Amino acid sequence: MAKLTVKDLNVRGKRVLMRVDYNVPMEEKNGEMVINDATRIEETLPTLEYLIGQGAKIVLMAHLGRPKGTKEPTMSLRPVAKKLADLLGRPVAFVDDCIGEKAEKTANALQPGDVLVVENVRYYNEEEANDPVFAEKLAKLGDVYVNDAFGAAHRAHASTEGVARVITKRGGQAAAGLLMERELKFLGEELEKPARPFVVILGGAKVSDKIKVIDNLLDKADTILIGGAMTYTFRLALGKKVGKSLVEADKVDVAKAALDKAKAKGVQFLLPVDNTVATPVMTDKLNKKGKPIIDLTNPRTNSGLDIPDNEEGVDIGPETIKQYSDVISKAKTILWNGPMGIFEDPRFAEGSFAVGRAVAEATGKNGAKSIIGGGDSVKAVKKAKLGDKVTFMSTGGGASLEFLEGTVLPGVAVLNDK
Ligand SMILES: Nc1ncnc2c1ncn2[C@@H]1O[C@H](COP(=O)(O)OP(=O)(O)O)[C@@H](O)[C@H]1O
Ligand SMILES: O=C(OP(=O)(O)O)[C@H](O)COP(=O)(O)O
Repeated sequence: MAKLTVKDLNVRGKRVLMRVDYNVPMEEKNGEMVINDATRIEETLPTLEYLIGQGAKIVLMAHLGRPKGTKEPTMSLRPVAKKLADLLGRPVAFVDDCIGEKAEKTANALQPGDVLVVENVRYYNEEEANDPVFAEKLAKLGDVYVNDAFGAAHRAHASTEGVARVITKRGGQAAAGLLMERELKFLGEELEKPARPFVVILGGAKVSDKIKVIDNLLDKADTILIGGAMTYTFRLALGKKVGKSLVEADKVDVAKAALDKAKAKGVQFLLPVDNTVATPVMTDKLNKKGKPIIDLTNPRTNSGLDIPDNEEGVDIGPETIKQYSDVISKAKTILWNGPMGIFEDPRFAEGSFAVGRAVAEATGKNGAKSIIGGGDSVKAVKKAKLGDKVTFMSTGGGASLEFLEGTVLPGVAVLNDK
């Protein structure tokens, strides 16, 4: 059922309490927290500009990191509010608490078009516990509720779920923001009745993380292209040798079941025909957790399906790139989730970058659409500078995965139906 959106609301002069996902990557530089990637803030600007234009009084709440109920200063939203002011080109007020008298007074004093950011909701344990009393306190900041935090919509927390219940119970409305609406359109509606051929590219580390997505998409896709470390659990299931590749030996049955389902459904299910492999060598350097760092040495292309005992599969190979690019070039709907190899290492990024280029080239050809599930595939697309050549990139990692599994996200379910 379609959800109410901000455009369905009359917000003039009202306090709009809006949940956003401003959980942005930050790092400390000269004693100051600096934002490394402001995409999640930028993506909420259309909703904010719309609300400002409508004369709403906007109160933004968000989490940053996982402070677990402590007031961890490195996880303050103050620098985020500052960045938002720069991006909006107008002042943004900030209150160092998300509940209580100061926050309420500031919210009540807002004028139409004003924007206020309140402090990290996860400074309170009650947020993640979805505590009803805490939700009541948050609800004092708004007349209507808007959720534009797709990236946090898989969490049933007080600011994503509980507060919407309180506001709707007292007769206020709860609606999706414009970013949330776009996420639900591209990851939901567009994939429900996709233009065909519908090609799904799945990679990343683990079969166990993606199996529900695979299962759900086997009911919808024409072709599924597999890459990443997942490949090797499938290869094990087919009786091949995987050397030192990352595998989940206890998921071989699950992989076999997916292969069987693909056959039964007539879905073309392709595994890489070649790989980049490298030899792992233990070094005497230690990582942050005090464990020895493993160097990957002597990268080469392995053309067979068996990987020698002392080597590890780290990327898809050139033949696979050709084959996958050809399939992608004929697609009308493309969904990509998970990198094809260890793309963080430039030696093993080519598979992900080449697939990214193929997706970018296919986009727009005969109206073809490309949708990139959040997380590392978005990072790979951005790293390859292809971000503006795909149709849609999700802002949610865990949330997009759960949504693609077919799970109803609590932060969406609670919103009013149209
Ligand atoms: N062949 C491989 N061996 C080990 N790790 C891999 C391999 N291919 C991809 N990865 C790793 O998988 C990680 C991403 O996996 P995942 O979190 O499942 O993806 P996403 O965030 O897109 O859902 C990346 O850090 C990448 O280095
Ligand atoms: O960054 C987020 O998750 P993601 O990295 O899976 O996209 C969201 O803000 C949710 O954060 P959480 O996983 O701490 O609940």
